[in-house]
Formats: sequence, structure tokens, C-alpha cells
Amino acid sequence: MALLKVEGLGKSYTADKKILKNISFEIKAGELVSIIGPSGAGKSTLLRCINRMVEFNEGKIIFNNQEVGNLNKKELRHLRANIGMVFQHYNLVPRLTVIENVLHGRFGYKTTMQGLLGRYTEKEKAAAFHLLEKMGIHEHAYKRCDQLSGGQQQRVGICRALIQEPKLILCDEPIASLDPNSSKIIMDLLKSISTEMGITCLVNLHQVDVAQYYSDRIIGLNKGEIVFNGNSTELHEDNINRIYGTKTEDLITS
Ligand SMILES: Nc1ncnc2c1ncn2[C@@H]1O[C@H](COP(=O)(O)OP(=O)(O)OP(=O)(O)O)[C@@H](O)[C@H]1O
Repeated sequence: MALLKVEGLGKSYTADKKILKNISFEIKAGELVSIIGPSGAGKSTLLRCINRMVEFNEGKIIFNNQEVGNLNKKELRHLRANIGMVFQHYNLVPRLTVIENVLHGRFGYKTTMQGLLGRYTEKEKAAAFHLLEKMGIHEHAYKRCDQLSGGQQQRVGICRALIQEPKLILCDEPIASLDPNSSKIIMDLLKSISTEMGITCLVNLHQVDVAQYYSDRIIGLNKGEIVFNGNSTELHEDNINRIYGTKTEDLITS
């Protein structure tokens, strides 16, 4: 059964331009799906419509049997606790420690006052440390975040998403700021999060070869429309040309 169902989604920021046009797809629990497409195709907008960081104008998004567009403020908060987000520039608080940044992922489960006062239970602190251990960065737990490398900071971002105990993680170009070695570490982690933890990952990517290697399925966007939706093994040169309007050899990064 689908964890996420998008039906006829449309989004415009301004009256004269449609950014997303009639987008429909489904994602099953535990899948790792990549969204690829040229700059400006609407990948970030699509990802952000799913947790309503961006409000959409047309269509339906059904997540975990709930219609996302109909949720009130409290329900939306609950939805966002179920959907983790990983960003290109990590979105960490640089002056706070690594473990404090991870604990921020529990914010959605707290009252505003508990969150503001940074009141976390011993169980939550132990869970944060355990996640840092799993990601291989526990020795940095009490350092300020801005002392870590980009790849390490992205692992903190992943821990912050995981401590939410999400059903879905949205990753908006998680490796766009990283070198090839750090990119591999992050993509390997996302893959294991989907296969071993059963958490669905929807990942915006710029690298076609990375998308092909790691994804169960790829969605190709061009000018706000889906022009490909299939298994990575089915993504051939003609599809790539349709998505990017360029030749494949110009797109392979390694
Ligand atoms: N808040 C906004 N207000 C107005 N227009 C926006 C806004 N956010 C994005 N856009 C426009 O929507 C279009 C799609 O942007 P989006 O960031 O979703 O594309 P993308 O495929 O993720 O691009 P990139 O790969 O460069 O990040 C672009 O033309 C962009 O200028």
C-alpha cells in the first residue's frame, strides 16, 4: 500500500507561471525514490508541498491515509513530526552542540514551552547519542556544530530527522555541497535507512549516476511535469534526454 500518494498536484507562486503541473505518483513504505531534473524544474517545490512548507494550489497529497491539504494547525504539526527533512545546507544551529541539534528533532513532540526551554528526557538524550553512534560521529556529540566538516554536519542533519521517528524523510539535494567521499557516506546511510529501518526516503538529486545507483525508483521532472517514473534500470538515454534536454555523456559525474 502507498505511504504517499500525490494526485494531480499543481503549484504556482505567481498567477502567470505554473511551477508544478498535474503531478501524480505513489511511493510505497521503505522505498528510496529520487527526483531528478534540471535546475528550476520544480524538485524543491514538490518536496516542500508534501509537508506543506509550501502550500499547493491544486490536487491532493495523501500521506499515511491523511489528506495533507485538509489538516489544521495541530494536525499539520503531527504530520511534520512524521516527516523528517534533510537540507542541502544542513540547517543546523551552528553555535549549539551536535547533540542539541539532534534533539531539536523532538521539537514536534513537545509543548512550545518545553521546546523553548530545551527540556528533553534522559530517554531522548540516550536516543540522540545512539543515533550519533550509528552514524559514526558520537565522538563529536558535545562539540559545536560549526566545528564539524560538511559531511559530518549532514550526518547530524540525518540524526535530527531520524530522532523524529519519521515514516518518511524528504532530502533536498543532501549531497550537493559535499565532496565525492562524503557524498558516498551520506547516500549509503540513506540507503540503509530505507532498507534496514524501513523508512521511506524521497531524495532530490542532481547526479543522474548517483540516482541510478541508489534508488529503487526515479521520478524525472522537466518544467514542472513528470516525464519519467520508473525503476532505475529503466532510465535509459532517451529518458535522460527527455528529462534534461541534453546528451547523457554530459551528465555523468564520474
Ligand atoms: N518562493 C518562491 N517564490 C516564487 N518563485 C519561486 C519560489 N521558490 C521557487 N520559485 C521558482 O519556482 C521554480 C522551481 O524552483 P525549485 O527550487 O522548486 O526548482 P528545483 O528543480 O529544485 O531547482 P534547483 O535544482 O536549482 O534547486 C523556479 O523558477 C523558481 O524560481
